[in-house]
Amino acid sequence: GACCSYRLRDALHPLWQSPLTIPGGTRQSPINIQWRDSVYDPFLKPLKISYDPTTCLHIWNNGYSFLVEFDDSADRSIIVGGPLENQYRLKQFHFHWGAVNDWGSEHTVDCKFYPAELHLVHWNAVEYPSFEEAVMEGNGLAVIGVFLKLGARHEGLQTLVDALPAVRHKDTVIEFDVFDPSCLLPSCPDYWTYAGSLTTPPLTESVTWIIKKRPIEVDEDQLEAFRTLLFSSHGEEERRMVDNFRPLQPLMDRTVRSSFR
Ligand SMILES: CC[C@H](C)CCC(=O)Nc1ccc(S(N)(=O)=O)cc1
Ligand SMILES: [Zn+2]
Repeated sequence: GACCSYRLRDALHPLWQSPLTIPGGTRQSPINIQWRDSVYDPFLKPLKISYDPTTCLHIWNNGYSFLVEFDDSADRSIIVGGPLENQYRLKQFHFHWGAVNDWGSEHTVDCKFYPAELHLVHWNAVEYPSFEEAVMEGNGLAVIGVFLKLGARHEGLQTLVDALPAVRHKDTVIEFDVFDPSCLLPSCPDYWTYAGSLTTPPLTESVTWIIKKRPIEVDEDQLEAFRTLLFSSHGEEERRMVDNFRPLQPLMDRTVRSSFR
């Protein structure tokens, strides 16, 4: 492959104790986005994002990452347009990061890792009755990926960072009642899009990925705060939550489209 061999892909990965690519998987994520191989699609619409900050519910550590979850019982925080046929409801967002700044993102661009990656997870409530059902359908989910790069302190992220000590251990949760995730999006509208999968079990091939071209900037202290979280529960031997990203998966018979020339 472009920047790594996939032989290892079929090996067991310590984090998930399950085959990295599901048998017969043809659209697994994450992937390397080779900029020059992406195809500009003039028919791609602008992505329209409207989040209601009061739909925010809580932050919790699920043992893979920390998640900020939203009330998705109505169409109050939604995305529409872009590559999507329907509107999708925001369910949660979370991050993936490295032990050091040299890696941490799940997707790469021209084989370059970013130190972290944000995923905003949405589901197709037009066609499916629940998130759990949408997870099993080819057009069930839409995940916006935003790269984080080392730079200026991000004031919007800081409110999340300040809450992290309260969710240090797996299965801890705190109430978090107002947060506007649009503050975590870059102002540039450009994105790549491709058909992929969840990057943690159940690894279902149900995700339309929308990867923003431009990263947001966060500072070293904010990345370090992510690294103070634990995979382990209270009372267990402490295991630092770092390197919670899945290895790159083969592109196979897929084209990455760009919304920009
Ligand atoms: C029974 C299935 C369960 C309900 C699914 C729970 C869930 O939300 N999983 C999930 C979500 C997003 C990603 S990612 N990293 O954005 O690809 C990975 C896994
Ligand atoms: Zn993710």
